[in-house]
Amino acid sequence: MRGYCEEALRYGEMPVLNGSRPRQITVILNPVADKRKSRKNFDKYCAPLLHLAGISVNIIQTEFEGQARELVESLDEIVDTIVVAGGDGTVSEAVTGLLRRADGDLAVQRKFPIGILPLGRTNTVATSLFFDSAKVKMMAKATMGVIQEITKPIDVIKIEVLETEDELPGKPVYCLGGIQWGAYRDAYAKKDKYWYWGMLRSYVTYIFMGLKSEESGVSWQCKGHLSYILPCKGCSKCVQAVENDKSAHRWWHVFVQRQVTDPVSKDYSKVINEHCGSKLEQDFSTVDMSLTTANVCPNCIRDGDPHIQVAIGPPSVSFPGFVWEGWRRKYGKAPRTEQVLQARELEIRPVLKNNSENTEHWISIDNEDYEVKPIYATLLPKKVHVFYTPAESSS
Ligand SMILES: Nc1ncnc2c1ncn2[C@@H]1O[C@H](COP(=O)(O)OP(=O)(O)OP(=O)(O)O)[C@@H](O)[C@H]1O
Ligand SMILES: CCCCCCCCCCCCC/C=C/[C@@H](O)[C@H](CO)NC(=O)CCCCC
Repeated sequence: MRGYCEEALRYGEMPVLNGSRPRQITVILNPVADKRKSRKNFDKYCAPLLHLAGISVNIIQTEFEGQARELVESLDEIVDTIVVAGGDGTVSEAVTGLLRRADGDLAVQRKFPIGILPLGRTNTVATSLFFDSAKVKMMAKATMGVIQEITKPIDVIKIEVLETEDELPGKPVYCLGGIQWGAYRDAYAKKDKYWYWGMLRSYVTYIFMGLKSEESGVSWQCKGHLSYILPCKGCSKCVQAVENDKSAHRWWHVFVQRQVTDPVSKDYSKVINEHCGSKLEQDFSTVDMSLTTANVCPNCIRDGDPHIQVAIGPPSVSFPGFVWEGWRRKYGKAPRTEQVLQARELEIRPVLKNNSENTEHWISIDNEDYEVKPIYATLLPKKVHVFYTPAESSS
């Protein structure tokens, strides 16, 4: 901690230019995150560094679920740096608020960065940005990222509910980590029910959930139809060079989503990819399924080829197999999958069994629960800028 304090102080001692005000940040803090320990941890490990760095901090504590999204969506003008202090749920809300804004794209174009302080119980994105085995060090590292103002762009998945007979499409939800559906997700989401098992709770959850029958609402069978568009490294079909000449923008460009690139970097007009934009389709039936961004999946980072990783698990699992795989995951092992696909856009139309109409089926988006619905997911590569600390600058 001492090293971080000294470094923060160096920033605080830098002269402020005549007339300019000290840097201001607004912290949106979820006081119930990490079983209500978030405020205490913020005051202990984050606030002192910000103060030493001479930053003026305005804290807004959220009072209900959804407020972080509302706050970011309704700010008159984004002047201060916004820092989200909480877990995955609060971060995903803030990003949804930012991208739902009428000027959301403007904020993104100006590379308006967001700070993420891992003060929740599940901090998937922050953990990949500031990984450290010690939680306290991760909080300090994340705070240093805000102080040093080093940013990097990360991917976002835009999730839209498809219009059906009984459902009108709502506003999109944006996600930074991923979506999970199936029996392992259900077990993870229900682990708190077994709190009286204390430390053993995450283990016994898989045993109890594994013993439950189909009617219990556990998604033993995630079935549906998947259509997806393959990713592309950039080719003559999907990349257009930025042209300074405004006349090059035709009215129909409004309807065509183009990847834009720096004209000098590469001439994509000569790159031919017949598969670019190809749509593939398949049915699926599995105990476990997920969509993941490159932000939390190091194997998904392939330069110039951004994609959503779609992982489909086995069609069924035995009771011991379920418990064993659940425990493997608890130890941080990668999930066992039957099929892994890469997509830049996809449509999922779940098929729910007739007799389960009265049973609710849930999925997780950035570890928050949502009801299963048909969706369209679009990858927005490098859409949001976040503060981070390069590995070598940590103390
Ligand atoms: N004052 C509040 N009261 C209740 N819920 C809130 C409040 N403020 C925020 N929330 C909600 O708390 C949920 C969990 O927050 P978050 O993911 O940040 O923390 P967490 O500790 O990682 O959560 P979890 O216990 O789900 O792992 C979010 O859905 C958020 O909207
Ligand atoms: C592995 C992949 C499996 C995928 C299968 C099914 C996925 C179903 C996802 C359903 C996602 C719904 C998200 C969108 C909701 C919004 O229209 C709506 C806006 O008004 N609601 C909210 O923002 C707030 C909602 C708050 C709820 C708590």
